[in-house]
Amino acid sequence: MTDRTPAVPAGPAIALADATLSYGPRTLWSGLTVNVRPGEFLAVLGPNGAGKTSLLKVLLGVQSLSSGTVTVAGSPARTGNPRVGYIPQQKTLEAGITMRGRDLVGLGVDGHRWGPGLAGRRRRRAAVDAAVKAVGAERYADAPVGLLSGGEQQRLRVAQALAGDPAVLLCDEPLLSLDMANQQRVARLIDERRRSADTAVLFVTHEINPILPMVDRVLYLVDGRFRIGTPDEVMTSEVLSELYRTEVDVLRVRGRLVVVGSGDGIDEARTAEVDEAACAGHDIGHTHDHEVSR
Ligand SMILES: Nc1ncnc2c1ncn2[C@@H]1O[C@H](COP(=O)(O)OP(=O)(O)OP(=O)(O)O)[C@@H](O)[C@H]1O
Repeated sequence: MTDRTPAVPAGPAIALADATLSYGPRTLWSGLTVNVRPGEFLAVLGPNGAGKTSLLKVLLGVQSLSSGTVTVAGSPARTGNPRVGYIPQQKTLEAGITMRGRDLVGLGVDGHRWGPGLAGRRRRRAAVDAAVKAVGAERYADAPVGLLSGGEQQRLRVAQALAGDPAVLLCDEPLLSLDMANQQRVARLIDERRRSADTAVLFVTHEINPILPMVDRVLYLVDGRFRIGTPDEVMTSEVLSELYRTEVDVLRVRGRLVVVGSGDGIDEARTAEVDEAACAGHDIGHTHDHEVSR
């Protein structure tokens, strides 16, 4: 017996049908139909301003679609849905904030789920402890969050999002400001969660390489156009050249994807970086190596 709400919704975890989002005369995307399965890991990629964060806002219920429909965890997108976890884009918390890390994580726990009284409070505390431990934040969980580094704060945000045992996890560049080791740790944690609890993950990122082994499908948005499919289907020179409407090469270097543009908006530095790495025979680094400058 368990008093937890099952995390797995019937049907798709996220369903967008013929969805359009416009701000005034500007349409960010239209005709977007996407079903994300429980347990699926969908990466959302695209250049600045393509509408990735806006898509998350729609799923969080803070932004309405201009047309079409959206359901999340089995019901129309709405704010405050306890079955939806959210890791926001990194913003450093102010030094004056005295709330402890553990209390920040506790905000992600649905108090009613654990029952009333002392036993309920104990179960709730155990859930917070487990979430803190999962992200390796025990050492600083009792410190005021305002005094923690950006990376430490981000790990606590991940713990907060997972503590609620969400059916759908929405992530807005959650690996920003984490070092390589912690990028891997957080990515693995999210991956384990979706495998063990069938949590659907929608992961907005500019860097696909840290999550490439985990990604089931990619939604690539560029200037109103989009493609969805497996990384092998979408991350090709042909597809990205079509999306960016300029010549783009997708290279695979030691299992990593490197995207370079040519023609207008050449990413000269990155091309040089790749050539240099190929000549020198060393790894080309990890940051922003799938992005295309336009
Ligand atoms: N409420 C709003 N009203 C009008 N325009 C908006 C609004 N919110 C966002 N925009 C515009 O819509 C575009 C898409 O913004 P969005 O934040 O979704 O992009 P993004 O793909 O997440 O970009 P980035 O990679 O830079 O985070 C931007 O040009 C932004 O200025």
